[in-house]
Amino acid sequence: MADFSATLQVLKELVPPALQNPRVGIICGSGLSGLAATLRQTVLVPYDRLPGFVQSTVPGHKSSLAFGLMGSGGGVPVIAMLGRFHPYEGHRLSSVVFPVRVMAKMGVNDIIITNAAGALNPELAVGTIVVVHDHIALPNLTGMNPLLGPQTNLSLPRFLPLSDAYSRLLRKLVFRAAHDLSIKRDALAEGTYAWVSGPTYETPAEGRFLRAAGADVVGMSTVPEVLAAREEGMNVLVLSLVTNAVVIPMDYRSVRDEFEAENTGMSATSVVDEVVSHEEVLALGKLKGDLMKTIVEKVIDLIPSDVSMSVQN
Ligand SMILES: O=P(O)(O)O[C@H]1O[C@H](CO)[C@@H](O)[C@H]1O
Ligand SMILES: Nc1nc2[nH]cnc2c(=O)[nH]1
Repeated sequence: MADFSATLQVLKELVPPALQNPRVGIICGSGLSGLAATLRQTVLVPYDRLPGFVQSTVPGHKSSLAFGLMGSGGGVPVIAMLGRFHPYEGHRLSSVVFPVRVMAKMGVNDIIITNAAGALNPELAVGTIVVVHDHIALPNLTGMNPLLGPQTNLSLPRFLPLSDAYSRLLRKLVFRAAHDLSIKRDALAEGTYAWVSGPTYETPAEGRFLRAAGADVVGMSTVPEVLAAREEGMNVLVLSLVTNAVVIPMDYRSVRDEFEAENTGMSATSVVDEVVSHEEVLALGKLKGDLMKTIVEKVIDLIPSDVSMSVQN
């Protein structure tokens, strides 16, 4: 693992001084890197120029950081990851969260993390943006926690509380933004994100299990970034775009019944379950990317700069 000073030194050389102190960090989820299209005075830094950064290998993720100004007026300096790292790509958890720690060292106080996710809650229509207020992370509970290991920074807490991980103030700003933009009410919802390691999508039984545990959406990212950001003292906002419904048939259609009906000459209809694909996930990102972009931009406008300078919740 490269030390941060080498990475920060490269960024100092490549990023103009006016953009070197980003106030807000953004992480773009699958198919959502268009979020950075509204940046002005954009400077792109490819990950392969940055010690400690690995590569995004997943379609719909680019391997660059974008620096620029976002929002109205003079704009707010932001840093955006146009592609993220997932443990299922073979990246170590410490690599997955390395960019978040770099953001913290550059002075980012507020981080907006976006992702594509499957709906477990049947009330969440595809296309809804879920403002995440809590998470369930089976990998964290069973030993796959990015904060495991010796403390790297003794000024950070060893035992991090997570009861307030998702900033109440930032969450409320999303609804203020939607109101100001006259976005229709059911375009947004609130919910709990379940983090699974992937890269497999859920079986129906796993979907039922996560739903029964209280999760509304499920995905393969985000929580490691949230933990690192909280450890670094940032305010965290997570927005999940529902790209598909997780298939949770309430009961298994019996193939025995189906066979017996066919065998006795009675008609039987065999139903083919829908199968989720990453192409579907990306297509939804394309369809709803503009809505996500508009909301993020407005939220950044609404973050009071004095609040952004300090930890709040
Ligand atoms: O969480 P993001 O990176 O948005 O992507 C989501 O979409 C991919 C699966 O289609 C997985 O990587 C899942 O985590
Ligand atoms: N685990 C998981 N991740 C996703 N990312 C987008 N959709 C899904 C899904 O259905 N399940």
